[in-house]
Amino acid sequence: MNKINHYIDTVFEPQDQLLEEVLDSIKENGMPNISVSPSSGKFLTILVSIANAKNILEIGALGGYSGICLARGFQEKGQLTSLELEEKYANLAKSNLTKAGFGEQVSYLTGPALESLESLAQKNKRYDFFFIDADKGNYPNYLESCIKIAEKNAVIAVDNVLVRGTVADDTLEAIGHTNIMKEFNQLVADHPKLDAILVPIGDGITIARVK
Ligand SMILES: C[S@@+](CC[C@H](N)C(=O)[O-])C[C@H]1O[C@@H](n2cnc3c(N)ncnc32)[C@H](O)[C@@H]1O
Repeated sequence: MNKINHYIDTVFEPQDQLLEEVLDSIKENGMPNISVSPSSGKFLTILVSIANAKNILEIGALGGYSGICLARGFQEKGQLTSLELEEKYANLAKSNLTKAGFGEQVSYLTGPALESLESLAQKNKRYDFFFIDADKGNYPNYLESCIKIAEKNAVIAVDNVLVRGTVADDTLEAIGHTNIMKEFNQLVADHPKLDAILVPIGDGITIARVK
């Protein structure tokens, strides 16, 4: 898994100067080093672009790394709404998205994402692309909330579904979210409203289409 990801990163070189600076800013601000991997970020850009998505909802902004990757997929014709628990993180993400040229196309809702999702549903907001990358225990709740406010054929992408390979390889010791994610993966696979597949890029990204 690591070797394959290293190979992908080496051949496709998905990292660039701007994204390097985002990672530096996260470090300088004493925030955790848990942005999506470079290849996962590039994958998100391509997914948004292929889906022709224009109205994206992200859960878990951190410093804006994945936000920039998502926005690069829609370029000047889309909007990103990002839900983030920590105000400090949302502020850094906004600053980084602005540096990347997407400052006018992104808005942040701070506080627990479940509350923000409820408020968006009450306002009848609809989205054509979702990226879930926050507290893993809430993934089933986030999934259901996203389905409620999804356009038909919307795409839902979910990060960290392989938990460093531990969900698939019993010889590896289970870590924090291994069992939670095993259950979540089964939930997605069996979900009557989703058509989904898991892609082993980065820490694993599931892509689902809302029927
Ligand atoms: C893995 S990081 C997101 C990384 C980001 N998507 C990226 O790749 O650039 C997870 C983020 O979820 C946020 N988070 C955790 N619990 C949350 C909650 N209940 N509501 C909203 N955000 C939450 C954390 O503060 C953190 O910034």
